[in-house]
Amino acid sequence: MNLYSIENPSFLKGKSDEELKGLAQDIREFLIQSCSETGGHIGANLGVVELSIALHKYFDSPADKFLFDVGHQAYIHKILTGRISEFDTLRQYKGLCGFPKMRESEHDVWEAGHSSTSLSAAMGMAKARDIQGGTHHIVPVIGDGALTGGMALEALNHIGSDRTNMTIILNDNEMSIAPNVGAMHNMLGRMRTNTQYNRVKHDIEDFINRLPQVGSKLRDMADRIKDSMKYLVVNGIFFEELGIKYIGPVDGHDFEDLAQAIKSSKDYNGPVVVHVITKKGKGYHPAEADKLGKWHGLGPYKIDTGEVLGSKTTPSWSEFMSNTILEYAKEDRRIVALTPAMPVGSKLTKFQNELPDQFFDVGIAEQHAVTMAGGLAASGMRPYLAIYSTFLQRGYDQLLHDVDRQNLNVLIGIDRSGLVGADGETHQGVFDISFISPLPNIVLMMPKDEIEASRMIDLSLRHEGPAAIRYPRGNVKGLDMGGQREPLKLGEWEEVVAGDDMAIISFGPTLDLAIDASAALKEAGIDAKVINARFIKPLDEKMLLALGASSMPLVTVEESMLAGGLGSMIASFMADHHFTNPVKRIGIDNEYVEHGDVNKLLEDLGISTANIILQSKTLMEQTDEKEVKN
Ligand SMILES: Cc1ncc(C[n+]2csc(CCOP(=O)(O)OP(=O)(O)O)c2C)c(N)n1
Ligand SMILES: CC(=O)[C@@H](O)[C@H](O)COP(=O)(O)O
Ligand SMILES: [Mg+2]
Repeated sequence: MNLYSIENPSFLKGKSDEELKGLAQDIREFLIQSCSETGGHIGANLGVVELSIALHKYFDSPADKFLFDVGHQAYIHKILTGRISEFDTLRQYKGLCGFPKMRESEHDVWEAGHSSTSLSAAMGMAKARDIQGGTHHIVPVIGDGALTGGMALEALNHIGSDRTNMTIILNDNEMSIAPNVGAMHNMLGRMRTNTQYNRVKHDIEDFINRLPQVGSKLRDMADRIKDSMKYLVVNGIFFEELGIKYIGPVDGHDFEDLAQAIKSSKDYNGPVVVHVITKKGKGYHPAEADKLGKWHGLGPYKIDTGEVLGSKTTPSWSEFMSNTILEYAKEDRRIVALTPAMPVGSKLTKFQNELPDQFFDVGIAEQHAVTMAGGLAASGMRPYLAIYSTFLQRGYDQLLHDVDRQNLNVLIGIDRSGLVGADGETHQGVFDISFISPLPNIVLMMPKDEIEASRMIDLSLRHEGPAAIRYPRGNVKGLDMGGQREPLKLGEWEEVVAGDDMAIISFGPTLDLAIDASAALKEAGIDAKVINARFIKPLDEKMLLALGASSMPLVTVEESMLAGGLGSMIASFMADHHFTNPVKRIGIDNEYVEHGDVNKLLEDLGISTANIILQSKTLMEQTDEKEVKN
């Protein structure tokens, strides 16, 4: 089939199962080829080809609402809704988003990126429908991994009690990014394999239906037998006891099985969960065979060998941080590592293999991870929680209420801090400074390189109280880690370039931009110093008081939100101390940053050497003019 002729899903209505199989094959071939060039979440999408086709065949989007949990598995949905021609721009600057995006299509009725939100949103849409007198279907599609997220369980609790109509598609491929973990996963495993209950239940129903004259007493007895059967086998009991009808397990690659299950779900009056069994990566051997999560989502690759292109020469920041912590943990059993379902992304698999008793993958459960770390620390342990900046947002109250307020010895490695690029606005790590800066106890740091990072880890593991080291998506500089290193002094910044006319203050990756800008400014006759504000919290008040006394203009630079960021904290400090230093803040001003190449995004945001130079010159001119006037 010419996939490029697809404008909307209506063409599916008349298709036979044989034709649908051909379509599935064409889509798989397209996805494998296209993602080999652009990268993307190929594994997750190859697993839901038949499922996505069946959903669009038997439901009527956009009248019926599809909500894709996480949303990384919506590529087929996008193809069937007429967007295939944009796939060459997938996850690129101003290109097709890797997740559902309302502005792209009327079929994208809910955006995601963070896990476990689909059921709550679906409940909202279902109740809106009920109040408005609608009759359309609400169809959240949630994976077995996303089902371990607390929000999903909160929603199930409500959906089951309310009994509103909803078809929950549970896409169970036994994988999160890595193999799925936890009791929910084990329970689903039993459901996957146990068809006994369904067979017997169908037999009883069949028997009852064949005896139209049977008296109500016999029917009641048969119903009681059927209901008691539930307690003899596991199948679906978890959902059924919540008030949600269970249909499954269903072969997620068999159109006949899918059709029967979806039709049954549509006919049922009340909430239904359709337990669909799929294979992540289906149809592409390297992805199908993947047990580690490499093919969940990745960059461009060679189709014939599965080799990922563009591998870097130095370790990733995640690898550096996790391996450094591992060395400390080998010497000190108090040090344990936690990850909320990201052992691969956080490069903790080495730690997991070498110190399994000191490692916890808690599933997609950031709230639980943060507070569990608090519990560990309250019991004398030294937990290291590796967590993406964007996903730490999910555990904010736990960070505030449980860890910081009790001043517990938790070390957080805030991974993917700053712009992440391809995943876009739901994943940029640019809010953590703003939501951590108000917390009274936690120390918040960002190293300029891996040597400084190792000094920060050393300080954190000796420090009494919570600490967080933020680091970017990407790779370390590859510096020589040999030799003795002075312990860092808590809260002490570093003057990396001297200068008397003005100061540029930055930290982490943008410190290099500041150093380059300073060199250009010196050539233009402006003697700009550069300060490494490696402690975002606490501020180096001694250095700020000296800067205040000098009244020199200040330019702050951060790959983070301006509101609540370092620049704002410095500007407030100057104002509170009645200093007159003019301050110009460079950072992200009140917007969500979409997907694209990080360098392009930084340029758009003015987080660049050129803009630091421009803003510095402007500030100096304004200062000079003011001095002339005075
Ligand atoms: C709150 C949150 N935590 C972690 C992630 C990272 N993440 C993206 S997809 C995924 C696994 C999802 O597993 P599942 O729901 O089973 O979907 P599958 O990829 O198997 O189709 C994880 C952990 C996220 N997107 N959101
Ligand atoms: C969809 C999702 O949330 C994850 O797959 C995320 O895209 C991983 O990001 P990294 O590629 O930075 O590990
Ligand atoms: Mg899964």
